[in-house]
Amino acid sequence: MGIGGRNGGPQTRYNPIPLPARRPVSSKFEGEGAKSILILAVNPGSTSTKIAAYQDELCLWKEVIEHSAQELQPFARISDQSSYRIEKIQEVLREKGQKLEVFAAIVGRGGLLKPLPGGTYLVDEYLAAQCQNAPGGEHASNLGAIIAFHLGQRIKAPAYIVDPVAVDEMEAVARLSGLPELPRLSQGHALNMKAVARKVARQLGKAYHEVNLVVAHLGSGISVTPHRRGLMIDVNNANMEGPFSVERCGTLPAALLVKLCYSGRYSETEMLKKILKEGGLYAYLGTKDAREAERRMQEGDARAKLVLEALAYQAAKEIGAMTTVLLGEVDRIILTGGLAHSEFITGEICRRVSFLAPVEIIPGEEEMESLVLGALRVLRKEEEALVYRA
Ligand SMILES: Nc1ncnc2c1ncn2[C@@H]1O[C@H](COP(=O)(O)OP(=O)(O)OP(=O)(O)O)[C@@H](O)[C@H]1O
Ligand SMILES: CCCC(=O)O
Repeated sequence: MGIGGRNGGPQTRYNPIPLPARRPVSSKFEGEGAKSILILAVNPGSTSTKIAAYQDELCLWKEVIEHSAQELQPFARISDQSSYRIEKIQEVLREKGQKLEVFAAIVGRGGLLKPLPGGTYLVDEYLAAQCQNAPGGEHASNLGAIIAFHLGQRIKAPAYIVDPVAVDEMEAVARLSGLPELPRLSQGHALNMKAVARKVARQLGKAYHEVNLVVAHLGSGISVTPHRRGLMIDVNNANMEGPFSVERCGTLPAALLVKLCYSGRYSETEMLKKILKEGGLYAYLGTKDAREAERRMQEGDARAKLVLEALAYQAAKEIGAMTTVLLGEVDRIILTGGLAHSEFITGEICRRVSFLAPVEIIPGEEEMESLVLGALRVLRKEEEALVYRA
């Protein structure tokens, strides 16, 4: 089966690209004293690939390449989409007259690797192959390393990923769930949360490792993390626990969930879809768009109001819980992600948590910039690139 081109162009079948033989990666960055660094950032999401060109911290351009369900349908696994998405990226570069060779580095969003500390990782052949095999599960972010690696190899520039979804800096005590077979797993929006944490630390005139923060990323999924002196020492797994979001269930009553799984009404795949894609706001209101839910609330829809209140209530409760992890020593609580645009939701959360610490609201996410800043820290030798080995 073929797939449509971005502009309705010729139908082409894309196959997973074989990994090339290991080649030494030479950076075009000339080291200290070099004036400016061009970086290409690649952020693959489930239905889009965001790309951006940066000159140092300055964004030169950003593009969102949308992928329709029909285009993605031929790929059995998400990691099989890499050569298709690379072709789409190249189309955009061609349209812009932007040569790949000018970039000193390619940086991609990092995905569900084995648990690993936060930081900027060099994408070598091993890491790219690991993402191809999706050891921690299929997730569009796994494509970030694969795409960055292949683009980097083409131009002999280094490829990096920064603070991937699998960042795990949890303390031992946070790992116990109550059942030894089911340890708690650290999966969340590490890239954006660490970026806003660094930003707020800077505003306070301190380094990230000098402050204690509770960061709540309120997006399609919700992650709430206590950051103790630069480490995310706990997190509600954004796919499995914590507050419900616009599409995910978060924590569910365990025994009732078991009963539903064995009711014969749903297959395993259907249950997973139900809790990850069709839960939360969507399950109650039939929309994943919080703006739509707010519009209904303003028109007098009591159910929409209750569900939005409950979402904020659960997020606030999780923030409260994470302040106990920091023994109440919290410099700032930070609300970020798409839902932090909502004055109703942030207002409801602030009402419940502002007695704990001052609250900063940083709506949306700055993932592209965060990727680039992570690569720049390494290229400027402020940080060493980490090497991933499972
Ligand atoms: N101005 C706004 N007011 C209220 N809600 C908003 C606003 N802008 C975006 N949202 C809501 O934010 C939610 C999506 O958040 P976001 O864009 O952070 O998610 P995502 O990037 O798809 O996923 P994730 O952040 O989990 O990676 C949607 O429900 C959307 O309606
Ligand atoms: C698993 C958390 C990251 C995401 O939802 O994108």
